[in-house]
Amino acid sequence: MAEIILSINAGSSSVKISVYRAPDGSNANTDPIQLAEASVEGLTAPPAKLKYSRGDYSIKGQELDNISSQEDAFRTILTHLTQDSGLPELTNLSDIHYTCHRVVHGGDYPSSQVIDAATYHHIEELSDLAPLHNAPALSIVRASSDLLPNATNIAYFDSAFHTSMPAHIRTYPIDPTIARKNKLRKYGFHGLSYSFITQAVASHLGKPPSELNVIALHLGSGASACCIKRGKSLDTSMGLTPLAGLPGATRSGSIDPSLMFHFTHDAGKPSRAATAHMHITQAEEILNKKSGWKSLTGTTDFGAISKGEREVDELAFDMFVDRVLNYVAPYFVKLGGEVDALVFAGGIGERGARLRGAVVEGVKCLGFELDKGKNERPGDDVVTDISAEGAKFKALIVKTDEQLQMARSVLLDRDRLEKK
Ligand SMILES: Nc1ncnc2c1ncn2[C@@H]1O[C@H](COP(=O)(O)OP(=O)(O)O)[C@@H](O)[C@H]1O
Ligand SMILES: CC(=O)OP(=O)(O)O
Ligand SMILES: [Mg+2]
Repeated sequence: MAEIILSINAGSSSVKISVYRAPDGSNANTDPIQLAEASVEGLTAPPAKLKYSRGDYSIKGQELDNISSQEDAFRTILTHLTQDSGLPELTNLSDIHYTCHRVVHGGDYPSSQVIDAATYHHIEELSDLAPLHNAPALSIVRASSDLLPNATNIAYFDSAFHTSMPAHIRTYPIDPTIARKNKLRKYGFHGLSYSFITQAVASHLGKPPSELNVIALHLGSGASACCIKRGKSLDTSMGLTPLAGLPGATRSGSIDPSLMFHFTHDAGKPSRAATAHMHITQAEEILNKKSGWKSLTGTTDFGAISKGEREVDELAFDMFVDRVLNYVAPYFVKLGGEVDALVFAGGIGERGARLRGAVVEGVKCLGFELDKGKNERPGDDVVTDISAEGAKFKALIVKTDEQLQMARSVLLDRDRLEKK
């Protein structure tokens, strides 16, 4: 019987799940075969909407009632998958062999982990450092353990890609004793996406990843930049938590840390959103959920903001370009100017032609330039070269796929996993 892999990506406002079949034979270089893809988006802006695609069949955005958490979304998608008569490989929940869980904060874990009681507990302890991501992911892990009798649950950590960052980059200039005790350092996130990007660009350029230098931008609801040197993370914009660095849909990104004490006197008190599984202060709630594009413009849709119809949209757009450039230029310097590509990925990076245009214009003096036609109409390939002919450096769009990256790892890890 075909081995079914469920790849689950619990984001801050959405759950995306892809279903794969392991390819026949034991060639680890063959990709898993995608059977279907489902997502529930808009968990923070109800009604949530279901999107589904299987081959040529698709549901574009069916409104859902009473779905407000990542766990609700997971259960809804499972029901949808098992009831789809066009997906005979997954009729019973017992058909699922592996569930891959994207876990944003993995602390010091350098690689994936089978989730047993001890790893579950360890991830739970880390949840305070990424309360908006780890807690929902763990709610899905608990539901998977309850519902899927034959599945091995595996955690894939967004932070793992960045364990290569050297000490002088990952260390904060604070009291080292407290930093060590409380594990306060730069971790970095979006690592599944950066692994996918590294692999995709290396294969596009016909270079081994170990020779690849890339400035990668993952720009979605949460946005980050990564300086990839010889295929490994040298630096990234997110920090101890996913709040640092670039602004996002509802996140402030980096601000003066003193700001919060002037914003509210209740900064350190528990937020009303806190639960037994999610410890979150008012400061964290405000900076993670009540800031960013939503607070400035009233919408989280960067596509709408990019139209620049109102003054606030132009302010937000210019601000994002400015903050992104604050990473691209220093990363160019960190790579000594030896840059194989500037990469745009994530919902905004892949779909935001105007943003790409403005960012590349901002680094024109370094030797980047876009082909306007290709930038406006990039097509459907995994990697699209949008640079102008004769540009000194390449600019690429990569359709990143965190679910596929996890499913690929399952195939590579299968032997190790079986032995557990
Ligand atoms: N045409 C567009 N232009 C610019 N941004 C867009 C466009 N369409 C969607 N987006 C942005 O993409 C974001 C979603 O990106 P995605 O990477 O899927 O986010 P998530 O962090 O939830 O995984 C949305 O918040 C939206 O702002
Ligand atoms: C790490 C992170 O911010 O993830 P997302 O963009 O999916 O919210
Ligand atoms: Mg995402």
